[in-house]
Amino acid sequence: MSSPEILLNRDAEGLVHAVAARLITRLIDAQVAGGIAQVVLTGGRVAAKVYGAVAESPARHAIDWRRVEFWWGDERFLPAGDPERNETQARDALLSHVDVDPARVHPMAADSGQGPEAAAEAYAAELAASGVRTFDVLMLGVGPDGHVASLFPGYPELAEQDRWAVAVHDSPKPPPTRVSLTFPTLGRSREVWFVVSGDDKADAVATAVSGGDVPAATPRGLDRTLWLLDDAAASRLKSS
Ligand SMILES: O=C1O[C@H](COP(=O)(O)O)[C@@H](O)[C@H](O)[C@H]1O
Repeated sequence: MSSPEILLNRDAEGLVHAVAARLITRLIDAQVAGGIAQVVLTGGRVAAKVYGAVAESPARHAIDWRRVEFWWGDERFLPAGDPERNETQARDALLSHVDVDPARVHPMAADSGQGPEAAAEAYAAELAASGVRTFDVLMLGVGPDGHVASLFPGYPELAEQDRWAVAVHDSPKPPPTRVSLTFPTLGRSREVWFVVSGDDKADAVATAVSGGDVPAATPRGLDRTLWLLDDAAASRLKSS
């Protein structure tokens, strides 16, 4: 299990471009090492900008996009195509601009009346059937309350140790119904990247990095745990 490393950028724009460049390099390295790069995407505002920056980067052509397998760490349980779905954001910003193999894109199910429990079970089954044991990179946003994926402070899903994915009800952040990977599943990642911008997240970042009582303190990469921050998000970290 790796210790947190802090990587600072002056502002949100610098952060977005630094993470985009790092993601491109990570995917190339993973393909060189293992053939298929396994990436877990997050939702949220910064992530969408990172995906857009990747799509616009000339370096994107160095990736064999048909050999990238896309997973999601969580999903807002909404009908297919809803603009608030993490899947929709990633498709609009990146996946529809590069030559992905549709069979390697694994969104969590949209709300079609089956319920989030069934969606979570289906996702766990899809992950199991894929045979993927470790992810090369897991991207995570962090909420001002310290949530990651859709694992919120005080919620019972934090304690889940057996299931790979769970339904989340009454989320404090809209929409109220979600599906999330659990901590044991998130922990199957070689590299965990927390990508965080803005001073509204600064307290959560400081608490998580110091190992305090927020969900973001838990996920650690098998090889590396990176906190990719702008100066505002890092403003409450104690200098050491
Ligand atoms: O709802 C969600 O929000 C978080 C963070 O989003 P942000 O806009 O504050 O950056 C995100 O990590 C999560 O995947 C998403 O479902």
